[in-house]
Parts: sequence; C-alpha cells; structure tokens
Amino acid sequence: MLKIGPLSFQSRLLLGTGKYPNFDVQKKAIEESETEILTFAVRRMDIFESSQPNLLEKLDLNRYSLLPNTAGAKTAGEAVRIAKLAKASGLCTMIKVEVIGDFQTLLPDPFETLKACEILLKEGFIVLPYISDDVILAKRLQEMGVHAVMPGASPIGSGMGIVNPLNLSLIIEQASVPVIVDAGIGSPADAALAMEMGADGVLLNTAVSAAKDPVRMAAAMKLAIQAGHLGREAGRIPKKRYAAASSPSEGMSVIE
Ligand SMILES: CC(=O)[C@@H](O)[C@H](O)COP(=O)(O)O
Repeated sequence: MLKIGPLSFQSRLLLGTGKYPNFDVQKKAIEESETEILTFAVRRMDIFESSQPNLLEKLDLNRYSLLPNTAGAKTAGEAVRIAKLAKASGLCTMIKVEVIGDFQTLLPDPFETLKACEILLKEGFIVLPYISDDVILAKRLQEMGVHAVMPGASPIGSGMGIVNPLNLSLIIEQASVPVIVDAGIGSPADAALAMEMGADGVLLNTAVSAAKDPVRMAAAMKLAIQAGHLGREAGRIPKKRYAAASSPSEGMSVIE
C-alpha cells in the first residue's frame, strides 16, 4: 500500500496525462497502467470553460485520485494561486507543487518550492513537492510537514533515468514520508531500479506517452514497478568482488 497523508493506494505508479498521440491512446494507456493517481498541469486545463477541449475528457474520473500540478509557476505566489484554482474547481485533494527555476532544464526552484509548500500546508492541502535530488531540501520539507517528497531522477522529459543514485538513496534512507521518484524516467529498467532502491512510488509521463506503443509501455511500467518493489522487499544479495560457486562443492567427493 502506498500511503500519502490520509489516502491509500494499491498502485505505486503515478501517471501523467499529457503528450499522448490522442485521447483514445491516453485512455487505454492509463487503463493498462492500473494507476490510481493521475497528474496534469492545471494551466493546461480550461477548468472554468466547458466548451474547451479537456485533457481528461475521455476518462472516468471517479476511478482516479487527481494530482493537479502547478507547472508553469515561477514563484511561490503563482504556485499557490494555481493550487487554489484547482481546489476551487473541485479538482484536487492533493497538489503537486512544481515551481520551475529555469526553463531550459525545467529544474525546480528550491526556495520558492519551500515557500509554496509552507503556505499550502497552512491552507490544508495534501502537499507533494517536486524537487531536485537535494537531500537537505527533502529533509526540511519533511520537517515542515509535506505528505511526500518527489525528487527528480533527471530533468523532466529527458528520459535519462536516475542520474544521481547516491543522492536518491540518501533521500530514501532518511525519509519519514513516501519518496516518489518523479521525472526523467526513460525505461522500465529505470522505474524498477527506483523501486529496488527503496522508493515508494514512481511518477512518470513522457516515457509512456511518447513511447512507440504507449499502451504496451504503460503495461511494462506497471510490471517494472511491481517487480522492483517486490525485489526490494525480497532483499537482494550483496555484491561481491569475486565469484562464489552456485553449487557448493564442500563435503562432496570429487569425481576423478
Ligand atoms: C506530468 C508531470 O507531472 C511531469 O511534469 C512529470 O514531472 C513527469 O516527467 P517525465 O515526463 O519526465 O516522466
């Protein structure tokens, strides 16, 4: 079970809803993934204009928990405004705080993210900040009371996978709230590795929506996350420098 604040989920895959070739593929991929949490950028939805195309229009929204994100915000103030808009439109219980500090790398601004989280926690939101793999920032946010931390594996949409496994493992080791690896996942192997390292969940979008076959990739990601989590719980063997025979020969007579 993935527990985020008062909410519990069977699936540990959080899926983005953008950049699919069309809404039918989006719907099939989401169903195949068996995700229970969908994320989307509030600024991409014309939430108060029903005549506009809606990114989520094909989906049965009763089946999912929604995790709107504040993408597009450059300051804490903008992020808070977007979060309040999402809440006012009935779109959210949780909010993914995304305050971008640089539009080439799309890396998050740690100072503005911290400020936005402080305000949104006081406003009663379930707060999930998207952060760089910064160990101390993750710690400060936890102390402040966020409900999960979401360190990036690598820049959004880059598909580079986990570029700093050391920092990610340090964040996981000291976590008192769920760690959801968010952004940069490129392949099922990346997602499985995040889970094997002890992450509680993975949020991804591009690796599925831009895959040659998004529906099959959604299935692959689901299985990879399950496998990684199961492997973590089963406990991997330690790595050794030298060989250790798989069939012990001790106590056996040698055939000449
Ligand atoms: C949809 C969403 O929230 C993205 O901003 C997220 O960070 C996913 O990143 P990838 O597209 O790299 O998976």
